[in-house]
Amino acid sequence: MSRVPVQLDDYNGSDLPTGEIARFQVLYGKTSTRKHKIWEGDGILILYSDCCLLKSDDEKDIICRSAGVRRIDDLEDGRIVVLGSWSVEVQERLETKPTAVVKPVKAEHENLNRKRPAIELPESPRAKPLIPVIQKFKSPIAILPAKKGFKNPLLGMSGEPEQKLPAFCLNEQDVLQNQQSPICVDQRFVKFLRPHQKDGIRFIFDKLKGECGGGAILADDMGLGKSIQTMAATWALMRGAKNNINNIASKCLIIVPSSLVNNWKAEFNKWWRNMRFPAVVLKKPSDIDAYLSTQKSLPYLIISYDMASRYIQKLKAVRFDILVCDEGHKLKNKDSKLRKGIASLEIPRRLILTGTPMQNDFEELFSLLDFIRPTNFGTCAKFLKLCSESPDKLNEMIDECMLRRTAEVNQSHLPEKHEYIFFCKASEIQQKVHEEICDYMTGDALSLIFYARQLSNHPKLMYDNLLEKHEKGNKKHSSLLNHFSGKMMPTGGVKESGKLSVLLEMLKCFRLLNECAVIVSNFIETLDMIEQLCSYLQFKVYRLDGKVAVQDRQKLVKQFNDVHDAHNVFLLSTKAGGVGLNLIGASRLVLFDSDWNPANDQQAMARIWRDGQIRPCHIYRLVTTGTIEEKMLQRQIKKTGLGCVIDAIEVGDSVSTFSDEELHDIFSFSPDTECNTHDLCECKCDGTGMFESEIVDSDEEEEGNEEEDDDETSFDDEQLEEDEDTFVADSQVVRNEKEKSKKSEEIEEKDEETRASLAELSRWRHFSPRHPDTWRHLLINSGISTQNDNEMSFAFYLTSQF
Ligand SMILES: Nc1ncnc2c1ncn2[C@@H]1O[C@H](COP(=O)(O)OP(=O)(O)OP(=O)(O)O)[C@@H](O)[C@H]1O
Repeated sequence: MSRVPVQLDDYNGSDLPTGEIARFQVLYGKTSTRKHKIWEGDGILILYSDCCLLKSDDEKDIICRSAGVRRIDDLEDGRIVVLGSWSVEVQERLETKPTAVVKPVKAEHENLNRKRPAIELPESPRAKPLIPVIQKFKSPIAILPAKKGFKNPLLGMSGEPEQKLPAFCLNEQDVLQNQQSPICVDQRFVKFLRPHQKDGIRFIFDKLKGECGGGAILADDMGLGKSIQTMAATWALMRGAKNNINNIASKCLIIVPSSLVNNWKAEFNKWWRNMRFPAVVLKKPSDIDAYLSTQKSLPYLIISYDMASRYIQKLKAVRFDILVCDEGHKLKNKDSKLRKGIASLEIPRRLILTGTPMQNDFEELFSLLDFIRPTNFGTCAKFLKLCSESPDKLNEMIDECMLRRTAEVNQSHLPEKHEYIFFCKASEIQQKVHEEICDYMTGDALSLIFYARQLSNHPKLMYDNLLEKHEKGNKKHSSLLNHFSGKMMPTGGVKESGKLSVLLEMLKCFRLLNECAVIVSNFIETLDMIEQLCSYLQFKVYRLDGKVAVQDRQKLVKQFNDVHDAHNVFLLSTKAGGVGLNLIGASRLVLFDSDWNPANDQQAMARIWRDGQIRPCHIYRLVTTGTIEEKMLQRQIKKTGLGCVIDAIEVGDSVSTFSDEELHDIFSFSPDTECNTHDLCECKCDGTGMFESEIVDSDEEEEGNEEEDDDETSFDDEQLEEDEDTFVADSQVVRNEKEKSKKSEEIEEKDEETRASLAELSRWRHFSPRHPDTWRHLLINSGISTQNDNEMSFAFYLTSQF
């Protein structure tokens, strides 16, 4: 923004005021009647005994001179003062500067010149004025009352009471101190920063401060405040002198998914409050040219990945010093055009922000590491070799440039989180058709998987889809339509889907509890179906899926968050709405179906349990018992332990690479189980809700039995050996026996593997309706205290409380 010209109309150079009494950091702008003022810049308001001056931030320009202020205590933070044709808003009081000729001031003002923190501005507007009335001026200064709630726009944001600024403080800086050299971080952040955020800022700063550049990945869990850490660290880097580093950076390019452009804008607004906005947000191609012609103006440029990759050549014309890529896992494919394009920007300091640094394999991780430090990691082949041969070395290298903290570090600042996995009984149609699909199994596994998932949500979804394909001439799976006839013809009723029946009860209960809910699904048709259900229940539906224009998304989210009304429900598509959204207006979230990629589910589930949330959060994952959905859940647990942890990744795990055996497993249907996942982990709790450590006695009993079993086995082995000696002649029999025993060993090994890979579930409590007392207790705790709970067969429960 261009600097406002000096206005000296009524100012006589020979008449420079002296005897500075107080000075304030302010925002200034032309006086107007607009409700939401647009400030033009930062300034300094200096009070003298007989007048006041409004100067530019660097004090080089005098913007206006006006009458003095009647009472200095009127100039509290947030106050708006009208100085003729200019208005200012007081930000904070600064230390006064001695002037060459200091007029004597009356004894009662003397304390104004003392060093901080001598003065606490009186709280009460009726307190005795510190400054006598200053007269003699033609245009009296009008002091407007502070806008309601304006003084402290950040109050409540951190969930902490506002910390009062010291009466005198340096406007710009505060210091983050640890054993190493301190880092000066702008005060607008410092007072709000959580301990993990201070560490994060130190990490980014240290990794990027090198003269020749540097790279880092901030891989914190969702909601830990990656944006505030980025803003604070990059701002500190750009204020080099104050941090004892050479002027290494003055321009920072922030590339974000288009759905998050407005989020970033809102974050800058939030932390810069009404100060001069430090970023340019490019939303359309013509903005790029406008930016290029005024590129000296502001330090930050925010642009979507889409625009960045389209206009990469233009961006190359700007000399950026820092590159930030939000949701940087978008760059995981090293050969993608997007990654290649952005990597070709010659920006020496690179920061990737992502909650999910590795979603599938080490090649993806390499792509990110190689992006931030192009010369450090050698070739991909070398890196993959390192991964398999020297995991310790690999960890060392990763630790050096990547920082990852889980949501637990912020737990003390957030309300409780309760997570549930509810296993919902398949309806009769769901059961029948699922069995048929398992028998049907053709080479086209992908579309069958799709149908099986739809069936788990509601049989009508599958039927409609098949029918539509059939009518359009695609008759590949038309024979499946035969299974839908007579009693098995879905009508779309709620009872035809176990999960939908459970959801119906949930929604009713949430409304009674006066809490808003978010419902998430992977499928548009499923969201349509849920939308119908919600409308039937007379909910007002907010819906964010791929069809909602990017520029409208933030507005939608804001509307939902601002109006807390339990008659509102937010429907979210996992893919379109997963990242970056803040849906803290809701405290209940239902994940109606799971994604193959646990990272997507985690992203979606993190929307409500995040900074700013004030209510305890309940997150429910619905799974249709015994179906493909349980298999998907099991794969997720094996892959990441239900959290996106980097060290438990399986290489090459994607839908398209399933082996025949895996496919067979995925399509196997367990109609008689109350929870196939619980069966597999062989937990001894029996669904009572007790941890294994709490059922020691029965455990020991079991162990006793196991010993007996072991004895039997060893007897069998001995017997076998004996047989072998005795009947050498019948070698074929012996060989068969050996093979059999080898096979059973292999199966045991495999079972052991499965058990181990599901170990994560031992952190959760397991409940079965076979134990009515604990079951009712669980349901009441989860907020679903309905009589009609026989749609569920099992539940897992995890809380952040203990
Ligand atoms: N210390 C803090 N005090 C108050 N609010 C905070 C603080 N840290 C972060 N927030 C707020 O919490 C919200 C979540 O932060 P942010 O979006 O940066 O998280 P994130 O780690 O990027 O999550 P995601 O990966 O989901 O986008 C933001 O609105 C942010 O302003």
